[in-house]
Amino acid sequence: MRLIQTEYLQGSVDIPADKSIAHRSIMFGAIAEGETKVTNFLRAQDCLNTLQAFKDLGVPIYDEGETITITGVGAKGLSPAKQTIDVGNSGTALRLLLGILAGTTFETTLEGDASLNKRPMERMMIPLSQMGATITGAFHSEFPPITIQGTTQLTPIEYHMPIASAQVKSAILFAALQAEGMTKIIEKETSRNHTEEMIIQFGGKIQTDGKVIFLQGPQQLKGQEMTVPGDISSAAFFLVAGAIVPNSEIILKNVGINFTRTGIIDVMKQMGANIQIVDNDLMNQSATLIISSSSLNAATIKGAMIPRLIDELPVIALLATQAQGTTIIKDAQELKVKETNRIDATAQELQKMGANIQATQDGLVIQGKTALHGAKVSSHGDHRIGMMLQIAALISKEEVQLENPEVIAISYPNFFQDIKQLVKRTE
Ligand SMILES: O=C(O)C1=C[C@@H](OP(=O)(O)O)[C@@H](O)[C@H](O)C1
Ligand SMILES: C=C(OP(=O)(O)O)C(=O)O
Repeated sequence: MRLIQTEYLQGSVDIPADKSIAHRSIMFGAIAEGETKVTNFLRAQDCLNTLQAFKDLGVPIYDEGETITITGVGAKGLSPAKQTIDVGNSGTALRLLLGILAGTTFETTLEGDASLNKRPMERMMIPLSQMGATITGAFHSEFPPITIQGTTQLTPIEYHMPIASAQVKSAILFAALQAEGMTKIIEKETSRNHTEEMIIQFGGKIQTDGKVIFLQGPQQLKGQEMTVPGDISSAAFFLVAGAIVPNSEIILKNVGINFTRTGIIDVMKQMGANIQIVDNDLMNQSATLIISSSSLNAATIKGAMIPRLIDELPVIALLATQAQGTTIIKDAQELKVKETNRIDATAQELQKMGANIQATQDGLVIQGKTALHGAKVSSHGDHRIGMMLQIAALISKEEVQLENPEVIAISYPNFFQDIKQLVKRTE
Protein backbone atom coordinates (compact mmCIF):
# COMPACT_ATOMS: atom_id res chain seq x y z
CA MET A 1 0.00 0.00 0.00
CA ARG A 2 1.20 3.51 -0.83
CA LEU A 3 1.43 5.49 2.40
CA ILE A 4 0.03 9.01 2.80
CA GLN A 5 2.32 12.02 2.26
CA THR A 6 1.49 15.63 3.05
CA GLU A 7 2.58 19.27 3.05
CA TYR A 8 1.12 19.91 6.48
CA LEU A 9 -1.38 18.55 9.00
CA GLN A 10 -4.27 20.41 10.53
CA GLY A 11 -7.42 19.46 12.44
CA SER A 12 -8.47 17.32 15.34
CA VAL A 13 -8.63 13.62 16.18
CA ASP A 14 -10.79 11.79 18.72
CA ILE A 15 -8.25 9.39 20.12
CA PRO A 16 -9.54 5.79 20.25
CA ALA A 17 -9.98 3.99 23.56
CA ASP A 18 -7.06 2.76 25.63
CA LYS A 19 -6.18 -0.82 24.75
CA SER A 20 -4.79 -1.72 28.19
CA ILE A 21 -7.88 -0.43 29.99
CA ALA A 22 -10.30 -1.95 27.46
CA HIS A 23 -8.81 -5.44 27.97
CA ARG A 24 -9.04 -5.00 31.72
CA SER A 25 -12.65 -3.69 31.59
CA ILE A 26 -13.77 -7.09 30.25
CA MET A 27 -11.58 -8.99 32.71
CA PHE A 28 -12.74 -7.07 35.79
CA GLY A 29 -16.36 -7.17 34.59
CA ALA A 30 -16.13 -10.96 34.21
CA ILE A 31 -14.67 -11.71 37.65
CA ALA A 32 -16.77 -9.15 39.53
CA GLU A 33 -20.19 -9.88 40.96
CA GLY A 34 -23.12 -8.14 39.24
CA GLU A 35 -23.31 -6.12 36.08
CA THR A 36 -20.55 -4.03 34.50
CA LYS A 37 -21.27 -1.53 31.74
CA VAL A 38 -18.35 -0.35 29.64
CA THR A 39 -18.66 2.64 27.33
CA ASN A 40 -16.09 3.62 24.72
CA PHE A 41 -14.76 0.05 24.51
CA LEU A 42 -11.95 -0.38 21.97
CA ARG A 43 -13.24 -2.45 19.06
CA ALA A 44 -9.78 -3.39 17.85
CA GLN A 45 -8.73 -6.98 17.22
CA ASP A 46 -6.70 -7.41 20.44
CA CYS A 47 -9.59 -6.38 22.70
CA LEU A 48 -12.21 -8.27 20.67
CA ASN A 49 -10.10 -11.38 21.31
CA THR A 50 -10.28 -10.75 25.06
CA LEU A 51 -14.04 -10.32 24.81
CA GLN A 52 -14.36 -13.63 22.93
CA ALA A 53 -12.04 -15.40 25.38
CA PHE A 54 -14.34 -14.56 28.30
CA LYS A 55 -17.40 -15.64 26.30
CA ASP A 56 -15.54 -18.93 25.76
CA LEU A 57 -15.15 -19.13 29.55
CA GLY A 58 -18.92 -18.85 29.98
CA VAL A 59 -19.28 -15.15 30.80
CA PRO A 60 -22.42 -13.50 29.36
CA ILE A 61 -21.20 -10.43 27.45
CA TYR A 62 -23.49 -8.33 25.27
CA ASP A 63 -22.17 -5.84 22.78
CA GLU A 64 -24.96 -3.27 22.60
CA GLY A 65 -23.11 -0.85 20.35
CA GLU A 66 -22.76 2.14 22.65
CA THR A 67 -21.98 -0.06 25.67
CA ILE A 68 -20.70 -3.53 26.42
CA THR A 69 -22.62 -5.19 29.24
CA ILE A 70 -20.93 -7.96 31.20
CA THR A 71 -22.82 -10.11 33.67
CA GLY A 72 -20.08 -10.86 36.16
CA VAL A 73 -19.81 -14.48 37.25
CA GLY A 74 -17.58 -13.85 40.28
CA ALA A 75 -14.01 -15.03 40.77
CA LYS A 76 -15.11 -18.66 41.06
CA GLY A 77 -17.74 -18.60 38.33
CA LEU A 78 -15.75 -19.14 35.12
CA SER A 79 -16.49 -22.39 33.26
CA PRO A 80 -14.07 -24.50 31.24
CA ALA A 81 -13.75 -23.48 27.59
CA LYS A 82 -14.83 -26.11 25.06
CA GLN A 83 -11.56 -25.76 23.15
CA THR A 84 -8.24 -23.94 23.07
CA ILE A 85 -8.73 -20.18 23.47
CA ASP A 86 -7.10 -18.18 20.67
CA VAL A 87 -6.08 -14.66 21.73
CA GLY A 88 -4.49 -13.77 18.39
CA ASN A 89 -1.73 -11.17 18.65
CA SER A 90 -2.37 -10.02 22.21
CA GLY A 91 0.28 -10.48 24.89
CA THR A 92 -1.87 -8.61 27.39
CA ALA A 93 -4.84 -10.95 26.85
CA LEU A 94 -2.78 -14.10 27.21
CA ARG A 95 -0.69 -13.06 30.19
CA LEU A 96 -3.48 -11.49 32.25
CA LEU A 97 -5.75 -14.45 31.53
CA LEU A 98 -3.13 -16.75 33.07
CA GLY A 99 -3.40 -14.83 36.35
CA ILE A 100 -7.19 -15.09 36.33
CA LEU A 101 -7.20 -18.79 35.35
CA ALA A 102 -4.67 -19.61 38.10
CA GLY A 103 -7.56 -19.76 40.60
CA THR A 104 -9.94 -22.00 38.64
CA THR A 105 -10.60 -25.71 39.21
CA PHE A 106 -10.00 -26.62 35.56
CA GLU A 107 -7.42 -26.72 32.81
CA THR A 108 -7.33 -24.19 29.94
CA THR A 109 -5.10 -23.98 26.88
CA LEU A 110 -4.33 -20.56 25.39
CA GLU A 111 -2.68 -19.91 22.06
CA GLY A 112 -1.94 -16.99 19.79
CA ASP A 113 -0.80 -16.13 16.30
CA ALA A 114 2.72 -16.81 14.99
CA SER A 115 4.04 -13.66 16.73
CA LEU A 116 2.47 -14.33 20.15
CA ASN A 117 3.53 -17.98 20.05
CA LYS A 118 7.13 -16.75 20.09
CA ARG A 119 6.78 -14.40 23.06
CA PRO A 120 8.32 -15.39 26.41
CA MET A 121 6.08 -16.85 29.11
CA GLU A 122 8.62 -18.04 31.66
CA ARG A 123 8.07 -14.67 33.34
CA MET A 124 4.48 -15.83 34.00
CA MET A 125 5.28 -19.45 34.81
CA ILE A 126 7.68 -18.60 37.65
CA PRO A 127 5.40 -16.48 39.87
CA LEU A 128 2.14 -18.27 39.04
CA SER A 129 3.61 -21.71 39.70
CA GLN A 130 5.01 -20.40 43.00
CA MET A 131 1.40 -19.50 43.80
CA GLY A 132 0.28 -23.06 43.03
CA ALA A 133 -0.90 -23.11 39.40
CA THR A 134 0.55 -25.66 36.97
CA ILE A 135 1.64 -24.11 33.67
CA THR A 136 3.25 -25.81 30.70
CA GLY A 137 4.26 -24.44 27.32
CA ALA A 138 4.33 -26.19 23.95
CA PHE A 139 6.68 -29.20 24.01
CA HIS A 140 7.77 -28.21 27.55
CA SER A 141 9.03 -24.83 26.32
CA GLU A 142 7.96 -21.46 27.72
CA PHE A 143 6.03 -20.66 24.52
CA PRO A 144 2.30 -20.87 23.71
CA PRO A 145 0.14 -22.85 23.22
CA ILE A 146 0.26 -22.76 26.99
CA THR A 147 -1.81 -24.90 29.33
CA ILE A 148 -2.73 -23.81 32.83
CA GLN A 149 -4.31 -25.99 35.51
CA GLY A 150 -5.72 -23.72 38.18
CA THR A 151 -6.18 -24.42 41.88
CA THR A 152 -8.55 -23.10 44.52
CA GLN A 153 -5.65 -23.34 47.00
CA LEU A 154 -3.53 -20.47 45.58
CA THR A 155 -0.92 -19.22 48.04
CA PRO A 156 0.22 -15.60 48.27
CA ILE A 157 3.83 -14.71 47.36
CA GLU A 158 6.42 -12.07 47.96
CA TYR A 159 7.82 -11.44 44.49
CA HIS A 160 10.75 -9.27 43.40
CA MET A 161 10.05 -8.66 39.72
CA PRO A 162 13.16 -9.26 37.59
CA ILE A 163 11.73 -7.10 34.74
CA ALA A 164 9.50 -4.04 34.61
CA SER A 165 6.25 -5.48 33.24
CA ALA A 166 2.67 -4.44 33.87
CA GLN A 167 1.50 -7.70 32.34
CA VAL A 168 3.42 -9.85 34.84
CA LYS A 169 2.42 -7.59 37.75
CA SER A 170 -1.25 -7.65 36.69
CA ALA A 171 -1.36 -11.44 36.36
CA ILE A 172 0.09 -11.83 39.87
CA LEU A 173 -2.51 -9.36 41.18
CA PHE A 174 -5.37 -11.28 39.52
CA ALA A 175 -4.09 -14.46 41.14
CA ALA A 176 -3.54 -12.65 44.48
CA LEU A 177 -7.22 -11.59 44.49
CA GLN A 178 -7.99 -15.33 44.70
CA ALA A 179 -5.25 -16.36 47.16
CA GLU A 180 -5.66 -16.56 50.96
CA GLY A 181 -3.28 -14.02 52.56
CA MET A 182 -1.01 -11.09 51.72
CA THR A 183 0.78 -10.91 48.35
CA LYS A 184 3.67 -8.47 48.11
CA ILE A 185 5.12 -7.41 44.74
CA ILE A 186 8.30 -5.38 44.46
CA GLU A 187 8.53 -3.78 41.00
CA LYS A 188 11.85 -3.28 39.23
CA GLU A 189 10.54 0.00 37.86
CA THR A 190 7.02 1.37 38.16
CA SER A 191 4.97 0.09 35.21
CA ARG A 192 1.46 1.10 34.11
CA ASN A 193 -0.88 0.86 37.10
CA HIS A 194 -4.28 0.33 35.48
CA THR A 195 -4.83 -2.99 37.25
CA GLU A 196 -4.17 -1.44 40.67
CA GLU A 197 -6.49 1.49 39.87
CA MET A 198 -9.24 -0.79 38.59
CA ILE A 199 -9.07 -3.06 41.66
CA ILE A 200 -10.03 0.03 43.68
CA GLN A 201 -12.58 1.17 41.08
CA PHE A 202 -14.25 -2.28 41.31
CA GLY A 203 -14.49 -2.05 45.10
CA GLY A 204 -11.30 -3.91 46.08
CA LYS A 205 -8.38 -2.97 48.34
CA ILE A 206 -4.71 -2.63 47.41
CA GLN A 207 -1.84 -0.60 48.87
CA THR A 208 1.05 0.86 46.94
CA ASP A 209 4.17 2.30 48.56
CA GLY A 210 6.59 3.39 45.85
CA LYS A 211 7.54 0.24 43.98
CA VAL A 212 5.99 -2.07 46.59
CA ILE A 213 2.42 -3.34 46.23
CA PHE A 214 0.40 -5.24 48.87
CA LEU A 215 -2.82 -7.12 48.25
CA GLN A 216 -4.70 -9.11 50.88
CA GLY A 217 -6.78 -11.91 49.36
CA PRO A 218 -9.24 -13.25 48.74
CA GLN A 219 -11.42 -10.38 47.56
CA GLN A 220 -14.69 -10.32 45.65
CA LEU A 221 -15.01 -7.31 43.36
CA LYS A 222 -18.28 -5.60 42.37
CA GLY A 223 -19.47 -4.69 38.86
CA GLN A 224 -19.21 -1.03 37.83
CA GLU A 225 -20.12 1.43 35.13
CA MET A 226 -17.02 2.76 33.44
CA THR A 227 -15.83 4.71 30.42
CA VAL A 228 -12.52 3.88 28.76
CA PRO A 229 -10.37 7.00 28.17
CA GLY A 230 -8.39 7.51 24.94
CA ASP A 231 -5.07 5.74 24.45
CA ILE A 232 -1.93 7.87 24.74
CA SER A 233 -0.09 5.11 22.87
CA SER A 234 -2.36 5.82 19.86
CA ALA A 235 -2.13 9.60 20.38
CA ALA A 236 1.68 9.21 20.26
CA PHE A 237 1.62 8.86 16.45
CA PHE A 238 -0.14 12.22 16.10
CA LEU A 239 2.09 13.88 18.70
CA VAL A 240 5.14 12.94 16.63
CA ALA A 241 3.41 13.76 13.32
CA GLY A 242 2.38 17.22 14.54
CA ALA A 243 5.89 17.93 15.80
CA ILE A 244 7.83 16.83 12.68
CA VAL A 245 5.57 17.86 9.78
CA PRO A 246 6.21 21.57 9.13
CA ASN A 247 3.41 24.16 9.57
CA SER A 248 1.12 21.73 11.40
CA GLU A 249 -1.22 21.89 14.36
CA ILE A 250 -3.28 18.96 15.62
CA ILE A 251 -5.78 18.83 18.47
CA LEU A 252 -5.93 15.41 20.16
CA LYS A 253 -9.14 14.90 22.10
CA ASN A 254 -9.71 12.56 25.04
CA VAL A 255 -6.14 11.40 25.68
CA GLY A 256 -5.58 9.30 28.82
CA ILE A 257 -2.93 10.99 30.94
CA ASN A 258 -2.35 8.52 33.77
CA PHE A 259 1.16 9.38 35.05
CA THR A 260 2.50 5.87 34.41
CA ARG A 261 1.79 6.39 30.68
CA THR A 262 2.81 9.99 29.99
CA GLY A 263 6.54 9.52 29.45
CA ILE A 264 6.16 10.60 25.84
CA ILE A 265 4.80 14.01 26.86
CA ASP A 266 7.68 14.54 29.30
CA VAL A 267 10.33 13.46 26.78
CA MET A 268 8.85 15.48 23.92
CA LYS A 269 8.65 18.58 26.12
CA GLN A 270 12.27 18.04 27.13
CA MET A 271 13.19 17.81 23.43
CA GLY A 272 11.49 21.15 22.81
CA ALA A 273 8.13 20.06 21.36
CA ASN A 274 5.23 22.52 21.43
CA ILE A 275 2.70 20.46 23.39
CA GLN A 276 -0.11 22.08 25.32
CA ILE A 277 -2.32 20.18 27.75
CA VAL A 278 -5.79 21.73 27.92
CA ASP A 279 -9.19 20.62 29.31
CA ASN A 280 -7.55 18.42 31.90
CA ASP A 281 -10.34 16.14 33.23
CA LEU A 282 -8.90 14.92 36.53
CA MET A 283 -11.81 12.54 37.26
CA ASN A 284 -11.29 10.59 34.02
CA GLN A 285 -7.50 11.15 33.89
CA SER A 286 -7.87 12.50 30.36
CA ALA A 287 -7.08 15.73 28.56
CA THR A 288 -6.98 17.47 25.21
CA LEU A 289 -3.48 17.86 23.81
CA ILE A 290 -2.44 20.37 21.17
CA ILE A 291 0.74 19.71 19.23
CA SER A 292 2.34 21.97 16.65
CA SER A 293 5.48 21.83 14.50
CA SER A 294 8.51 22.02 16.71
CA SER A 295 12.22 22.65 16.63
CA LEU A 296 13.62 19.63 18.48
CA ASN A 297 16.78 18.70 20.36
CA ALA A 298 18.11 15.20 21.05
CA ALA A 299 17.58 13.45 24.40
CA THR A 300 18.79 10.46 26.40
CA ILE A 301 15.90 8.18 27.38
CA LYS A 302 16.59 5.45 29.96
CA GLY A 303 15.86 3.87 33.33
CA ALA A 304 12.56 4.58 35.08
CA MET A 305 11.34 6.54 32.05
CA ILE A 306 11.32 3.44 29.81
CA PRO A 307 8.17 1.70 31.18
CA ARG A 308 6.34 5.08 30.99
CA LEU A 309 6.74 5.11 27.18
CA ILE A 310 7.64 1.52 26.25
CA ASP A 311 5.16 1.19 23.35
CA GLU A 312 5.98 4.68 22.04
CA LEU A 313 9.70 4.05 21.54
CA PRO A 314 9.55 3.20 17.80
CA VAL A 315 7.77 6.48 17.02
CA ILE A 316 10.03 8.39 19.45
CA ALA A 317 12.99 7.01 17.47
CA LEU A 318 11.41 8.50 14.34
CA LEU A 319 11.01 11.83 16.17
CA ALA A 320 14.73 11.72 17.04
CA THR A 321 15.66 11.49 13.33
CA GLN A 322 14.37 15.08 13.05
CA ALA A 323 15.98 16.47 16.26
CA GLN A 324 19.27 18.31 16.53
CA GLY A 325 21.97 15.99 17.93
CA THR A 326 22.28 12.34 18.96
CA THR A 327 19.41 10.66 20.81
CA ILE A 328 20.23 7.62 22.93
CA ILE A 329 17.58 5.13 24.03
CA LYS A 330 18.79 2.53 26.53
CA ASP A 331 17.47 0.05 29.15
CA ALA A 332 14.79 -0.87 26.60
CA GLN A 333 15.69 -4.54 26.00
CA GLU A 334 12.00 -5.46 26.58
CA LEU A 335 11.37 -4.04 23.11
CA LYS A 336 13.01 -7.15 21.69
CA VAL A 337 10.14 -9.37 22.89
CA LYS A 338 7.11 -7.38 21.73
CA GLU A 339 5.07 -8.25 18.60
CA THR A 340 8.43 -8.27 16.82
CA ASN A 341 11.95 -7.25 17.86
CA ARG A 342 11.10 -3.54 17.86
CA ILE A 343 14.73 -2.44 18.29
CA ASP A 344 15.82 -4.20 15.10
CA ALA A 345 12.63 -3.49 13.14
CA THR A 346 12.75 0.25 13.92
CA ALA A 347 16.41 0.53 12.95
CA GLN A 348 16.10 -1.57 9.78
CA GLU A 349 13.01 0.13 8.40
CA LEU A 350 14.07 3.71 9.17
CA GLN A 351 17.50 2.98 7.65
CA LYS A 352 15.70 2.03 4.42
CA MET A 353 14.29 5.59 4.42
CA GLY A 354 17.73 7.14 4.93
CA ALA A 355 17.76 7.59 8.73
CA ASN A 356 21.01 7.37 10.63
CA ILE A 357 19.89 4.95 13.34
CA GLN A 358 21.74 2.04 14.94
CA ALA A 359 20.39 -0.78 17.08
CA THR A 360 22.27 -1.45 20.33
CA GLN A 361 22.01 -4.24 22.92
CA ASP A 362 19.26 -2.45 24.82
CA GLY A 363 18.06 0.37 22.61
CA LEU A 364 18.85 2.68 19.73
CA VAL A 365 21.24 5.50 18.85
CA ILE A 366 19.83 8.05 16.41
CA GLN A 367 21.66 10.92 14.72
CA GLY A 368 19.16 13.67 14.04
CA LYS A 369 18.39 16.16 11.28
CA THR A 370 18.24 13.55 8.51
CA ALA A 371 15.92 13.89 5.54
CA LEU A 372 13.83 10.76 4.96
CA HIS A 373 13.29 9.42 1.45
CA GLY A 374 11.02 6.95 -0.30
CA ALA A 375 11.38 3.19 0.21
CA LYS A 376 9.56 -0.14 0.37
CA VAL A 377 9.15 -0.82 4.06
CA SER A 378 7.78 -3.59 6.26
CA SER A 379 5.75 -3.53 9.46
CA HIS A 380 7.28 -6.90 10.43
CA GLY A 381 3.65 -7.81 11.24
CA ASP A 382 3.68 -5.28 14.09
CA HIS A 383 0.93 -2.65 14.32
CA ARG A 384 3.13 -0.06 16.04
CA ILE A 385 5.96 -0.43 13.49
CA GLY A 386 3.36 -0.05 10.70
CA MET A 387 1.92 3.16 12.22
CA MET A 388 5.39 4.60 12.89
CA LEU A 389 6.27 4.06 9.21
CA GLN A 390 3.12 5.87 8.09
CA ILE A 391 4.19 8.88 10.21
CA ALA A 392 7.68 8.68 8.67
CA ALA A 393 6.11 8.63 5.18
CA LEU A 394 4.34 11.94 5.91
CA ILE A 395 7.71 13.74 5.72
CA SER A 396 9.19 11.72 2.86
CA LYS A 397 9.48 13.53 -0.48
CA GLU A 398 9.04 10.28 -2.43
CA GLU A 399 6.58 7.44 -2.32
CA VAL A 400 6.71 4.97 0.61
CA GLN A 401 5.18 1.52 0.17
CA LEU A 402 4.13 -0.53 3.22
CA GLU A 403 3.40 -4.23 2.99
CA ASN A 404 0.69 -5.73 5.18
CA PRO A 405 -0.94 -2.47 6.47
CA GLU A 406 -3.94 -4.48 7.81
CA VAL A 407 -1.93 -5.32 10.93
CA ILE A 408 -2.64 -1.79 12.22
CA ALA A 409 -6.20 -2.92 13.07
CA ILE A 410 -4.72 -4.79 16.06
CA SER A 411 -4.91 -1.55 18.05
CA TYR A 412 -6.21 1.21 15.75
CA PRO A 413 -8.69 0.18 13.01
CA ASN A 414 -9.39 3.80 11.87
CA PHE A 415 -5.77 4.93 11.81
CA PHE A 416 -5.51 5.72 8.08
CA GLN A 417 -8.89 7.54 8.01
CA ASP A 418 -7.82 9.65 10.99
CA ILE A 419 -4.54 10.59 9.27
CA LYS A 420 -6.28 11.32 5.96
CA GLN A 421 -8.63 13.89 7.41
CA LEU A 422 -5.66 15.88 8.81
CA VAL A 423 -3.74 15.93 5.56
CA LYS A 424 -3.50 19.29 3.79
CA ARG A 425 -1.73 20.16 0.58
CA THR A 426 -0.70 23.72 -0.27
CA GLU A 427 -1.50 23.50 -4.02
O1 LIG B 1 -0.27 -4.29 30.79
C1 LIG B 1 -0.48 -3.85 29.64
O2 LIG B 1 -1.63 -3.55 29.23
C2 LIG B 1 0.68 -3.67 28.74
C3 LIG B 1 1.94 -3.71 29.26
C4 LIG B 1 3.17 -3.54 28.46
O3 LIG B 1 3.77 -4.82 28.27
P1 LIG B 1 4.80 -5.46 29.35
O4 LIG B 1 4.09 -5.72 30.60
O5 LIG B 1 5.27 -6.74 28.69
O6 LIG B 1 5.91 -4.45 29.47
C5 LIG B 1 2.86 -2.94 27.09
O7 LIG B 1 3.98 -3.07 26.24
C6 LIG B 1 1.66 -3.58 26.45
O8 LIG B 1 1.37 -2.94 25.22
C7 LIG B 1 0.43 -3.42 27.31
C1 LIG C 1 3.11 -4.78 23.15
C2 LIG C 1 1.85 -4.52 22.84
O1 LIG C 1 0.76 -5.27 23.17
P1 LIG C 1 0.66 -6.76 23.73
O2 LIG C 1 1.84 -7.02 24.62
O3 LIG C 1 -0.64 -6.80 24.45
O4 LIG C 1 0.64 -7.68 22.54
C3 LIG C 1 1.50 -3.26 22.13
O5 LIG C 1 0.30 -3.01 21.94
O6 LIG C 1 2.40 -2.47 21.73
